[in-house]
Amino acid sequence: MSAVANGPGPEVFDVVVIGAGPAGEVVAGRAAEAGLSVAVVERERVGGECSYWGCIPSKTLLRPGDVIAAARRVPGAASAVTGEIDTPAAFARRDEMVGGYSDEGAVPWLLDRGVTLVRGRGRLAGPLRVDVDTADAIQPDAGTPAGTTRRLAARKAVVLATGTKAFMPPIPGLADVEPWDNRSATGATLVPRRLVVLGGGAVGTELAQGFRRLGTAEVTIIEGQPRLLAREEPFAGDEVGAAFEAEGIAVRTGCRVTAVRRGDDGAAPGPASSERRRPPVVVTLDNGDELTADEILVAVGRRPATEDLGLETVGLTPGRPVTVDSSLRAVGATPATGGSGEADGDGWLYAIGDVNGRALLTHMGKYQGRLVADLVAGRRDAAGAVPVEVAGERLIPRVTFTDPQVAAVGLTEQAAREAGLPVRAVSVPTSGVAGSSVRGVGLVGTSQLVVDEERRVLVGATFTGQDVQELLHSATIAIVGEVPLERLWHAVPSFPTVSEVWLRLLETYGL
Ligand SMILES: Cc1cc2nc3c(=O)[nH]c(=O)nc-3n(C[C@H](O)[C@H](O)[C@H](O)COP(=O)(O)OP(=O)(O)OC[C@H]3O[C@@H](n4cnc5c(N)ncnc54)[C@H](O)[C@@H]3O)c2cc1C
Ligand SMILES: NC(=O)c1ccc[n+]([C@@H]2O[C@H](COP(=O)([O-])OP(=O)(O)OC[C@H]3O[C@@H](n4cnc5c(N)ncnc54)[C@H](O)[C@@H]3O)[C@@H](O)[C@H]2O)c1
Repeated sequence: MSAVANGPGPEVFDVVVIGAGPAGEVVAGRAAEAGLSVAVVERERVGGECSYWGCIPSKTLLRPGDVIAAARRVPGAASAVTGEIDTPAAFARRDEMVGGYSDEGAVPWLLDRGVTLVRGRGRLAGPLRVDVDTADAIQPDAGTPAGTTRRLAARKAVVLATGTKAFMPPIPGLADVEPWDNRSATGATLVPRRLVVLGGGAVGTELAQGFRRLGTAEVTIIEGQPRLLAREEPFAGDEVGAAFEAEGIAVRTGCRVTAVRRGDDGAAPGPASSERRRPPVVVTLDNGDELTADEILVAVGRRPATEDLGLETVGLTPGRPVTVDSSLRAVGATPATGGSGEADGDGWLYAIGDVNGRALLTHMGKYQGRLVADLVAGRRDAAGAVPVEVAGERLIPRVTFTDPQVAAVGLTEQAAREAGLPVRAVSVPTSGVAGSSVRGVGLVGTSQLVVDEERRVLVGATFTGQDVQELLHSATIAIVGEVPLERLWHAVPSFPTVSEVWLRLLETYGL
């Protein structure tokens, strides 16, 4: 399991992974469990974006508002909800959930599996080679002299798992106002009084509602597309937009920001608690309107962390996602001829997680990590065992944790039609079953199945509503398992659960 020291040469491992976010951690741990020697290179924190500035802090900050909103829908409980959210307690819980921004709690999982953690910036240095700049680490390795370059070599594979960074669009003045990105927003210690959110995708919608419910008085979302969550079923964005408007979040769709500046609007600086009393941000829209806020959160997508990764040393282009084939192997990488041994000449470089641009979701990165670990360990045959659409849009489950939530898997109706599939969509209100009524009053949402009429299997499903996240896996199983409708009909949902929407949907379809 341990690295072979080759005199003054590189430290040799079976597998070298760059990046210890969710994808990198999983591939490293699983490859080590299969008996391979593994090094993982990380320049920040083991756990990556998800653990410290993504999934975990955002969902933790959303939780207090969700619980209160759910209680307010229950006659008898609603009257017991008095007072305000205790924001210091919510932030303290966030801090606890991110381990105080330390990876002390995450590292043992790797070490227990015999993985060697190398702190520093990893760069490819030709096929099967990775150089690590140990000076470029937020916490240096104990025992490694500062500024040392550690040279690593892989016998079998190098796996890129370097993730993404928030994209900052080139809007005049935007960079000068020091806008929030996902890191500053999920790491906030105080609540701005007024917040503009640029981008109505997953990050923008979740955090807009999160801050509104934590006490931000004025929240405005600006989205370039005609609706929020534009890649989901149209009803999903419409329902989220309506719910937002109802709770005082202004939604401006189909519009663009043309300029941003910090200036004095004459208003008192935001009390709920502006962290630094910075002058307000003034945002100019393409129709000439101006919005004033204490902070602007930019949430318009991500860019792959491949600028400074040595991609050029293996024939690939820096700054772009690493294109992979269905076995998650980098397409076009220089073959590893004459390398240190067992690597398949063309198949030594893999890219998993956000960096390959296929599905920017933790669970999909981890799934890709499991697949690659198995391929490299010889547990799986690249040609046969990896589903052709691995990480392709046909199988991706996703949940946007707004209220109402949007939980979807597979294709939207429109995407299925564009793919040439003969589909029919059926939908029912999520609140139309007893399981929903017992959860409270005034619940909203829609459940929809997209059925391939020729094969009589599902190719897509979307559920919107309160707490629909746990409904999603049933649809994922039906789609991945290609369960025929006639068989699905015999999967009887318990009473009174929200899963009874399955029964209503199949009845509506005609079964
Ligand atoms: C606000 C927010 C909320 C989100 N919520 C969810 C959610 O609820 N559910 C969900 O599934 N997804 C969510 N995501 C997406 C999720 O965070 C990402 O899909 C996931 O983190 C990607 O994992 P990864 O391992 O590919 O990359 P990352 O998590 O980005 O990790 C990459 C790691 O590589 C390291 N690294 C980069 N370059 C180098 C280098 N050259 N050398 C050494 N180390 C390097 C980085 O320091 C980092 O630790 C959210 C994202 C955001 C921004
Ligand atoms: N719950 C979750 O699973 C979750 C939560 C947050 C993020 N994520 C992941 O992180 C990824 C990144 O999230 P994101 O929200 O940053 O990106 P996104 O691609 O999901 O949404 C970005 C939005 O910004 C809009 N936009 C782009 N440029 C714009 C401009 N100049 N003006 C106005 N609007 C503009 C786009 O139309 C889009 O709707 C997502 O794709 C998702 O996979 C997942």
